[in-house]
Amino acid sequence: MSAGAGILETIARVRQEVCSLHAELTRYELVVWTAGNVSARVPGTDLMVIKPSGVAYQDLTPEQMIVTDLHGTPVRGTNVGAGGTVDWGNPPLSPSSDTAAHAYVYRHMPEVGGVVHTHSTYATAWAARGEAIPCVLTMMGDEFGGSIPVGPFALIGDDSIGHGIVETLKNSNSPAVLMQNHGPFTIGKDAKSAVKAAVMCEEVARTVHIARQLGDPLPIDQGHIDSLYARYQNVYGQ
Ligand SMILES: O=C(CO)[C@@H](O)[C@H](O)COP(=O)(O)O
Repeated sequence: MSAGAGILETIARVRQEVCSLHAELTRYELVVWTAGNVSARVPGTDLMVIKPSGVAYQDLTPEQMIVTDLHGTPVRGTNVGAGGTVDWGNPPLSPSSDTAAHAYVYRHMPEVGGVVHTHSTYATAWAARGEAIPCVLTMMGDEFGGSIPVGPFALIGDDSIGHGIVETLKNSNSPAVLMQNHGPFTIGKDAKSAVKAAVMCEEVARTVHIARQLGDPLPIDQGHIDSLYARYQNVYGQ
């Protein structure tokens, strides 16, 4: 198989994956209309795949997923040396409004393989108040290793959001940040993990909100949070 065929197959696979993960955002009711976005790094390259801007979720197809470089500029091919140029094509669509933000995260967090943004109701309500979600559930210790932090207010369209995500998460176990007045952004080793973090973020935002209505949620000792996180990240599951 030529180097060109390898990258074409990889990009086709990532496009398929990113497209189908968008259906998880609607399945878990984390977005309405065209809000939100999912992206994935293309393994072994300096490329990422992200959804087009403002296209209805039910109309998204793998072929519409846009390949960009890690500055968010759409690119439709690469030179593979002796194998010549390979062209995977790109649709005549603008990439997501948050492309520069996702690209910034991939540039500055090499361990990240997927980024997700939603406007899920409860998490976004915490973001609107600019309040971190305290770690008062074992599920939070497991997935987030502590509280879910708030990132700064940032305008949409350039890499300001990405800068806020990276600065907030670089000293945190949490794969989720609540960007102030905006909503959650999540990261993961791959796009599926970032979607999982978005689902879990909404779930704990809702539960802790309800707990607050009933009284004062009980904090969990940091040592216990650390134990929960270590077990879930390293031992849990098959
Ligand atoms: O909040 C924002 C912009 O940050 C997004 O969630 C938009 O609502 C969806 O934008 P596209 O990905 O469709 O451009």
